[in-house]
Amino acid sequence: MAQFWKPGTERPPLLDDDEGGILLYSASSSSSGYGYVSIEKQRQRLPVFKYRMAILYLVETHATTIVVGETGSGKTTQIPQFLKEAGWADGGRVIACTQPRRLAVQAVASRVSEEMGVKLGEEVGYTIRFEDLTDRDSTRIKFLTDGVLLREMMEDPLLTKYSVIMVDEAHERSISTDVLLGLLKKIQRRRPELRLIISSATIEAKSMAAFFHTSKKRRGLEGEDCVPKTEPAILSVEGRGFNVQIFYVEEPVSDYIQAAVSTVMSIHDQEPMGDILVFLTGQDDIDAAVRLLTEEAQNNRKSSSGLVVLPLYSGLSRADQDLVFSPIPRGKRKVVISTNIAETSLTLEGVSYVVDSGFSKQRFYNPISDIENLVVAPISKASARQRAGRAGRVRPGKCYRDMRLF
Ligand SMILES: Nc1ncnc2c1ncn2[C@@H]1O[C@H](COP(=O)(O)OP(=O)(O)OP(=O)(O)O)[C@@H](O)[C@H]1O
Repeated sequence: MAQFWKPGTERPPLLDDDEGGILLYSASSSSSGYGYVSIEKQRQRLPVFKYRMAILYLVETHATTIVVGETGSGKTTQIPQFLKEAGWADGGRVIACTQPRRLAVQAVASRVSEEMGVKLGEEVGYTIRFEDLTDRDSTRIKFLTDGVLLREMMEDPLLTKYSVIMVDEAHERSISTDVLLGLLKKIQRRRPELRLIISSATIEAKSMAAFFHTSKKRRGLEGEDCVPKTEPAILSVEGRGFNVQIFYVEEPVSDYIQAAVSTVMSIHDQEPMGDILVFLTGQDDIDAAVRLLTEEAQNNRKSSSGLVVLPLYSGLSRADQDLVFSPIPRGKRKVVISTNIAETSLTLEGVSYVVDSGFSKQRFYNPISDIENLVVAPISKASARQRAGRAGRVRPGKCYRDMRLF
């Protein structure tokens, strides 16, 4: 039961209600542990916060640190801030954090600038293809795609302005990420003071560590100031405690677009308010699903409560992509139908439900024809975990997988 705060008395904690409004609750009614809290408190609640000193120690003493942080642990948004607070950006140096996708770069940079209370483009900035929101003199934490960092190497092969480079979501193993990792390993030989952080929720930490462990002697002696250990350190961080219940279909589905649309409609009919994020494979699928959903919503009994259906893929304009982050009228339910660009590093605050088709478009190289194709193929378990994680970022959620248990 909601309470009302009487001015002059101690302000009770705030809690989001199911419909997206804010209710005032007594402390004892807040069992879930989520709700409105200051950004500083939110930061402290992230699992990675208690590893702050360990991370800083490992980065200080090891050339490469591998952080296996489960989804929602806070690695992307917090580690660059820890490094900045510890002085890794002093003296005009810059901390870089790469992401495989442009949308993630923009979203994470914007969140970190908000957490630090600074204007995006000044102390915290980002660079993606065709867009550079950094300031040469003041940017200390820079988010960028791995492709952009590779391009920077053409001008500055040793990436001299960076003190720490964090390669995030390294499990995705895109060609850019792989080439970047290989070149960073070479740069480390020439710049022993450079620190690398390789992070991911699902990386094979041991094989990554073996790759970066070099027995060749670096300039200077290990253990001396500025000459870190060459053996990579590995740190595991548990995920955020918001529970995501997973549901599977009993029989295989023959049409994953239709199945996703039906799942969205039954969530809309039966589940409490909360936005829905649907993963399909590409623009064609997404446009078809938007059409089907709009038609279904018009014929549905509960259409009065309304669905706001929004597509999300990399070919959309920036303004259309930004719509997925915008609030919608109270009482409506947002349905974002996305490719895997929403799979990692993205927080869509209202999302409580994820519908996973189990497919994505993947690049396959055919060595016989020497042609690279985009093929619709089943996703990996790592991707499925990342997708489900989008439902539990700020509150408990549910993930409906339109596939059999694997
Ligand atoms: N834009 C945002 N709005 C609200 N909360 C956010 C936002 N961005 C991040 N958070 C909060 O911070 C948490 C940690 O986000 P972060 O991206 O650092 O995690 P992560 O460990 O890198 O996860 P992932 O591997 O899934 O990207 C999220 O679970 C969410 O609770």
